[in-house]
Amino acid sequence: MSNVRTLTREEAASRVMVALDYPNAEAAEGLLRELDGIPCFLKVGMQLYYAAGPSFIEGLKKRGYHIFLDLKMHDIPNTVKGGANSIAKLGVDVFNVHAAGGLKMMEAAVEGAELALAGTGLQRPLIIAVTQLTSTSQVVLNEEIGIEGTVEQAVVRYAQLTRQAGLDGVVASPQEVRLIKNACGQAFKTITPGIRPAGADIGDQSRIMTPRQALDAGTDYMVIGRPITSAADPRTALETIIKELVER
Ligand SMILES: O=C(O)c1cc(=O)[nH]c(=O)n1[C@@H]1O[C@H](COP(=O)(O)O)[C@@H](O)[C@H]1O
Repeated sequence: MSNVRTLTREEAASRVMVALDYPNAEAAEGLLRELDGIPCFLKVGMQLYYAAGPSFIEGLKKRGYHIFLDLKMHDIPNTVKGGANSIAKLGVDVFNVHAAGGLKMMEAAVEGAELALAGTGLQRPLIIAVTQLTSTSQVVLNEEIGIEGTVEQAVVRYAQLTRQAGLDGVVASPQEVRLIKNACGQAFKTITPGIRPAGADIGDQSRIMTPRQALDAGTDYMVIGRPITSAADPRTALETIIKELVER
């Protein structure tokens, strides 16, 4: 059954997380100038964070942006606890770990973030686990990574483990949103990259859907990078996506 939704322009924009995959702060600021006034979420990943650092994130927060810090932590529990502690102090709205790190590692991420905010009255960021990367195909999962079964089975298994660990949701392809919500409940968040407007270059993604299909599948947030950042006119590209989400 399709999960048909009607959104205002603002609601639609706030569900789009624009991936700032840039080599430095100056390049990212160039895009932000173009998108000025559109109330979208921003995603900062490892390329920009490793170059621009915590001060860049703090600066974006001061300017009122909602930030998903995508550093995909995957390490021993004690190290992830420390990482989560530092990230939570930056005041980001969302951050992520890899579900492949296991139950204790994910629990440690929650502990680290809660410890950072204890006594501040601040809300802890949403903590999200990556299930199977959206670049991973069925063949890659079985033959390279060595996990048996279907991609859907692997994703749902990690989603259930993520929920058990007390995290807020998962990153997955929009193709798996219905299965995740059925297994973990409607309140369990899904953040879905692998978004390609009709006719857009797929690039290195494998499990994709259009923005409208992802919304109708019930996703909470969609991460979109190159279809916006590599467009000749990024503002028009984002506005077109927002329009697609608003219109029925
Ligand atoms: O955690 C993520 O954001 C992520 C997980 C995943 O499974 N697949 C995925 O593409 N991403 C990120 O989502 C963004 C997708 O970018 P585009 O393929 O350019 O739209 C990139 O910044 C990726 O790092």
